[in-house]
Amino acid sequence: MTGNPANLLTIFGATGDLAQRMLLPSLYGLQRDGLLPKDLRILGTARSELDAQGFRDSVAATIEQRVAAGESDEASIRDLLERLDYCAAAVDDEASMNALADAIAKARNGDVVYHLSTAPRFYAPICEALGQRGLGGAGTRVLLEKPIGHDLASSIAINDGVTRVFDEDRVFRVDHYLGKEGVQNLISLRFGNALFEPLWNARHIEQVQITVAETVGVEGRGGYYDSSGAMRDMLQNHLLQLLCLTAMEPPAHFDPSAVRNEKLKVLRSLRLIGRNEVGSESVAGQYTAGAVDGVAVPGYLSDLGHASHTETFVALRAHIDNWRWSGVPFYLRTGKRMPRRCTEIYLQFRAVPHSIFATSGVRVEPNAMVILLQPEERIQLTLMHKTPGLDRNGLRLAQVALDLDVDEQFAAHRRRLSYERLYLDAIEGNGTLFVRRDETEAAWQWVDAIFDGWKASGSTPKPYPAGTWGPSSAVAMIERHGHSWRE
Ligand SMILES: NC(=O)C1=CN([C@@H]2O[C@H](COP(=O)(O)OP(=O)(O)OC[C@H]3O[C@@H](n4cnc5c(N)ncnc54)[C@H](OP(=O)(O)O)[C@@H]3O)[C@@H](O)[C@H]2O)C=CC1
Ligand SMILES: O=C1O[C@H](COP(=O)(O)O)[C@@H](O)[C@H](O)[C@H]1O
Repeated sequence: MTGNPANLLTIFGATGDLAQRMLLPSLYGLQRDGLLPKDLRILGTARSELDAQGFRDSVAATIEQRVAAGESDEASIRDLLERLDYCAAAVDDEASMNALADAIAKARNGDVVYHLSTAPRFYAPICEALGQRGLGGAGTRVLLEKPIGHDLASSIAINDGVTRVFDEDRVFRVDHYLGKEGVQNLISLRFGNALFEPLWNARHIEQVQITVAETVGVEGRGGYYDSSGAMRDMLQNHLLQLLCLTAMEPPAHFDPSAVRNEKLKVLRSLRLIGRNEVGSESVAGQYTAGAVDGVAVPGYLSDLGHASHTETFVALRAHIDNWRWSGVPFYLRTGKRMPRRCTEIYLQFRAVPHSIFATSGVRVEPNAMVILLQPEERIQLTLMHKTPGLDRNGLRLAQVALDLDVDEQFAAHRRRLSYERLYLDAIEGNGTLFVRRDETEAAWQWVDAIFDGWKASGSTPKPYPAGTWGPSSAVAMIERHGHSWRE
């Protein structure tokens, strides 16, 4: 643990999209279940000229709008609003930052968590401003949203600026996927069961696929997204974190150092996809007009309103060069405007070494494990099973699934928003589910090589109609290696 439980949470960017959609509803969820520390105050800040009452009114409206009807409770909303204050401040305006510093000093009565939910270019200036005003010392922690920069160099510059004020163990880099129940369950599944570990390696696993497919487009965030793209927005962080949790060695403890050391080893074992490999090992795509769920949607360029070569889809064939995973391809893909929302990890085991059913023409499919994280949580293990009956020519086999419906199994438990877990941990000072500097920089280093390769080849994203699984070259890429995407 770093420090003591915080009694002040200061949210920079408190009027922004993330705050409205995720942060404030999560704080409400914690309030409703009595999980916020009794004395916690929450100070919102942004440039918008609101007074405390104006901010509270906007938060009340957000919660009414965002929280499901059955979960909205007037007393809890009122209790949450009572914790809230607001101070308008622009990062580059001395006077308003002084006023904010006064408000923080006044509200502070112990540890402070600063959540920087702004564009990343403000992270270092905000930390510097806090440091100059004596608000960055012991007992303070800072949460940074992803992506940290747009490449290795810019991420180093941001991390340098932040750590000049906050020591690394007081920097909590958010990857909201780590706050998801299903993602944390990956750790439980792998290390809370003895069953899987002996099979979890190249000897038994043929291929792994990690898919994060979204049906949405850029949703009014085109300005940000166009400077980012699928690789920086999703792959550099969320998909690589899923890859790390799937592939890492067992940590000795469930604590920040042990878990993050193991994730880092995976990132550092990723084989470089450089100029010579990008053509065969990666595909970038951009959606054109099409239909998702039967509804016609415009293409990316129409969503954006101008020309662009930003990728809205990326697929890669990655390798982890270590003993456990030598020779096992990890296929990663993510995209917007896919046919359905789906986040899943698929592990295909090796085929039986010899089929005793071959002479009767029975095909024995390899076993597979599917860990579905979104939109529902499910774990399936596919097996070959005898089809009941009295077949003359031997046995008939069918592929069936042991199918755990996690939502049904734990129907009595409320599914938490990612930021509920992450806020509680940050308030407590537990960094296990946050990303360390060396992880984010190792991820950028790997991703930068791919960008370099794309740039050197002069290739541009391949078009794919909205509502499809990406460009046909993504299918060709995996099929060249004798595999196919799970759909
Ligand atoms: N939205 C999302 O789904 C996700 C976002 N993120 C990350 O979260 C962060 C915030 O994203 P998002 O909420 O979408 O961004 P928005 O653009 O919606 O919000 C930005 C916030 O910063 C404030 N702001 C802008 N300029 C200044 C300034 N000069 N001084 C002080 N405050 C300023 C804005 O308020 P005002 O205009 O009033 O100043 C607003 O509250 C980003 O780093 C993003 O990458 C990460 C995951 C998902
Ligand atoms: O970080 C981001 O994640 C969302 C997808 O998150 P999910 O929890 O809905 O899976 C994505 O839409 C957004 O572009 C990205 O910035």
